[in-house]
Amino acid sequence: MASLKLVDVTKVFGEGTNEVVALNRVNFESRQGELTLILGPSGSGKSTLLTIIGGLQSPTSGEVYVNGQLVDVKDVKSSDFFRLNQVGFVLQSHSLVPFLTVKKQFELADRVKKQNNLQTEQFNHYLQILGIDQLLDKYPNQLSGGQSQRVAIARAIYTNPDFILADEPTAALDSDRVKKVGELFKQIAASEDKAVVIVTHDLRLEQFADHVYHIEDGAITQTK
Ligand SMILES: Nc1ncnc2c1ncn2[C@@H]1O[C@H](COP(=O)(O)OP(=O)(O)OP(=O)(O)O)[C@@H](O)[C@H]1O
Repeated sequence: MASLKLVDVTKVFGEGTNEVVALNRVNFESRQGELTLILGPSGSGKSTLLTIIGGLQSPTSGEVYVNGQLVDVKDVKSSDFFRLNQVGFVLQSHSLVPFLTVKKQFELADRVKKQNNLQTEQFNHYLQILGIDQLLDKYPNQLSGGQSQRVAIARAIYTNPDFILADEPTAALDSDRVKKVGELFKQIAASEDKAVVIVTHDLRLEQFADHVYHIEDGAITQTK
């Protein structure tokens, strides 16, 4: 069963007078089939937490477990495998390739990860829910902020990962679209058996979450 667990994770940037404790003894868990929300203001440590969960950076101290196995930060090969095959990221920057159309963004994903990506019919269904099925021939600079955000969400879903990690996925969206995206993440967690983790300051997403954590000054508390 897919699960992610952080035990007493601390992340410190800089040293001496420049030292910033971005995460302070964080304990956190996310399980398959569940949508977990981490709410917090700007600078509270949300992105740092998400990138540690996803293996993009390592903690200063503490332990990260994926599917019950302790992650060895020095084991670069298995970290790479985990990121490529098991994690779908929706990053704040949307990270779309500027010279590729929307359709080609997914074809690129096919070239990087060749197996187990979504079948056309199932994926088209998600494109419709996200309202981007008419945008496949557009380039990223022809999309609004909200449209590129939804393409980034679709790309994360497309590779059919066990874990979907999203950083502020609804920042540029109006309330109707937030509802659709919130329901979609919830549905994907429950019916596709993914562990979905969203970090955000968007309280509109709270109603869709199975579990809610609050983070402030790097300290986390679970409220649901
Ligand atoms: N690479 C870094 N070097 C130094 N300080 C950093 C680094 N990354 C993050 N920080 C600091 O750690 C703290 C937490 O930052 P983080 O980006 O995780 O917060 P956040 O909640 O995601 O904020 P936002 O919502 O504005 O993106 C902040 O004080 C930030 O300045």
